[in-house]
Amino acid sequence: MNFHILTLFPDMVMDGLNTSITGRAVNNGLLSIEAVNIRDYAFNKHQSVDDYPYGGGAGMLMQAEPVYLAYEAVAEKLGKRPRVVYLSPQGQTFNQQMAEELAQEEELVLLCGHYEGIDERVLEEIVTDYVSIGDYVLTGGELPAMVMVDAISRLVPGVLHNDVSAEFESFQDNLLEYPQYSRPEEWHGKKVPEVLLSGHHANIEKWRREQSVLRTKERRPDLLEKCELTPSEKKLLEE
Ligand SMILES: Nc1nonc1C(=O)NCC1CCCCC1
Repeated sequence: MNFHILTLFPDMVMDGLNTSITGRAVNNGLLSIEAVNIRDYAFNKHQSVDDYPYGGGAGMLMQAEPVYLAYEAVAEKLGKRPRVVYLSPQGQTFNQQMAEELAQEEELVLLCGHYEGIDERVLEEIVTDYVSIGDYVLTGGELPAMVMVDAISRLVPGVLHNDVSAEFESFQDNLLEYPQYSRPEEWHGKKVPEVLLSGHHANIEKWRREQSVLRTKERRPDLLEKCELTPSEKKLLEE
């Protein structure tokens, strides 16, 4: 999995991703992450990348040409026109399913906008996917790009110690993850649920699944509608 992040702030992106899990995965050769500075492709006197929007309006817009040339440089290197995700509030809301789907790609370009956006004409030419990380407006696409790289990278085999990626995860079959506990057995007068100390794996799995169903009902009832619940789980919700 190779990420190519087109951005005006390469340091922000690389510093954020060169740590912890993604940093280790890059060192292990499981991933590669490169930031391409769009400003390096602004061949005008002041290397400017933005201009006033036609039709007026507040703020500035990123111009098409530097974005296009940065994209072309990556496409040239790859020898193909790669999949390009543009991070924007006007995109489809990112979720685990999209992360799973994007994790199948070998190459992924993430285009980070800034100011008030990017000239529509270059978006039309190069963007394959418009993706939002949520219904709120940020100052740029860099943080959303880092969120996506994190969520996708952890799905690449070998990035996490394997059993975790196979284990139950939030949003798998649309249920939230069950509560988890570690030592000590009692903390602030609160004891770890007995079943988790029993060593009875079938009972532990049953308890965890029930907790996931109850937690999903409580915190994300919208997800519950999409779940395949057993008759006993439906009964549990009625209690
Ligand atoms: N929300 C979001 N999800 O993905 N991106 C988001 C965002 O708020 N991005 C900022 C804007 C700022 C102007 C240029 C284009 C990106």
